[in-house]
Amino acid sequence: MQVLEVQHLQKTYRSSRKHLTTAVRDVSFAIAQQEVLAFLGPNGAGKTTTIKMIAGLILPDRGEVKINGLNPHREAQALRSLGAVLEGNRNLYWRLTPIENLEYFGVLRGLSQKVARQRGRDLLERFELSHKRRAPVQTLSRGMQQKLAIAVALIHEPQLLLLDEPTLGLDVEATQTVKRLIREIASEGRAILLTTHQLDIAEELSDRVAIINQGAIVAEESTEELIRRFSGSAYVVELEQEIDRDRVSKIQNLGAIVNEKTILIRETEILYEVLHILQPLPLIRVEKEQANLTEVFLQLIQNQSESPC
Ligand SMILES: Nc1ncnc2c1ncn2[C@@H]1O[C@H](COP(=O)(O)OP(=O)(O)OP(=O)(O)O)[C@@H](O)[C@H]1O
Repeated sequence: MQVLEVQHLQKTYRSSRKHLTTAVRDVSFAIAQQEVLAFLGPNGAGKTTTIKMIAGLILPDRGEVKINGLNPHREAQALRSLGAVLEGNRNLYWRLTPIENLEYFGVLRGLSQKVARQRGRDLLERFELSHKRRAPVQTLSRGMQQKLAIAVALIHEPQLLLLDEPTLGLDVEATQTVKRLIREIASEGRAILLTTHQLDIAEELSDRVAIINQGAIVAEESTEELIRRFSGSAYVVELEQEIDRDRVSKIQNLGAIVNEKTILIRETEILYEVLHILQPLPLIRVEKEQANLTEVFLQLIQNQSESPC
């Protein structure tokens, strides 16, 4: 089931009488339960504007947002299904403690104080923050504040979670923890919209990606398929030691490229012949040449800026 549906969104800002900026021209995508969608794009592409329209903060000029079938601009109860951590961790009160924040936002979201307190305690335990529950938020580390910001966004058990740069500025360990939590939250049945400029994190976490450039979606598909589509069909063979001259010339005669300990095979039908020649030399890896999300992203953005408007 689709939790979020975004259809043909459009938004133009008017900064002065004459000056108009079309931030979002045509944006459509959907996110199903249990899915993490990475919403990616270069600076100024229109991500924040789109997210603000999804969160009901900006009215689109055209198009429609539906959260669990409800339009947040017309039906306020749509926002009950939404949790968001936007612009860092500004959804927290810094002088309050974690449990006070959780209780406060729980009540604000319509929970009774008792339920908010109980859920708050459960979330603190799950996010490994129980030991800090009585410390003012401003004394917590950045990683702890980030975890708390996500916990606060989950207090009313929303179906859709918007996360903007959830791992920015975190150390390796805190990044691992936040990544694990994001996957866990999705597997509970929630839909997650993740925006980040950290493309390695997007690649690791997302089931699908939507790439926006100059206000329009240029790709929207499964992360795995997108990467496969951009990956070559060549194979790379890597050996532990440099290959002797005799083998190098035999392999080159077959049409493969040899560079010290690495062989690039573009004609895949010769792969086993090459491996036969290499026997019994120890191999480190035999792999299909694989693109990554960063390369795919750059190619898509570049192709678009080169194509005529
Ligand atoms: N309130 C505003 N008034 C006028 N123009 C705006 C306003 N907000 C954004 N813009 C313009 O709209 C375009 C898209 O901005 P937006 O913030 O949505 O991009 P973004 O993809 O979130 O960028 P970034 O990755 O840098 O945060 C930009 O050209 C920006 O200057």
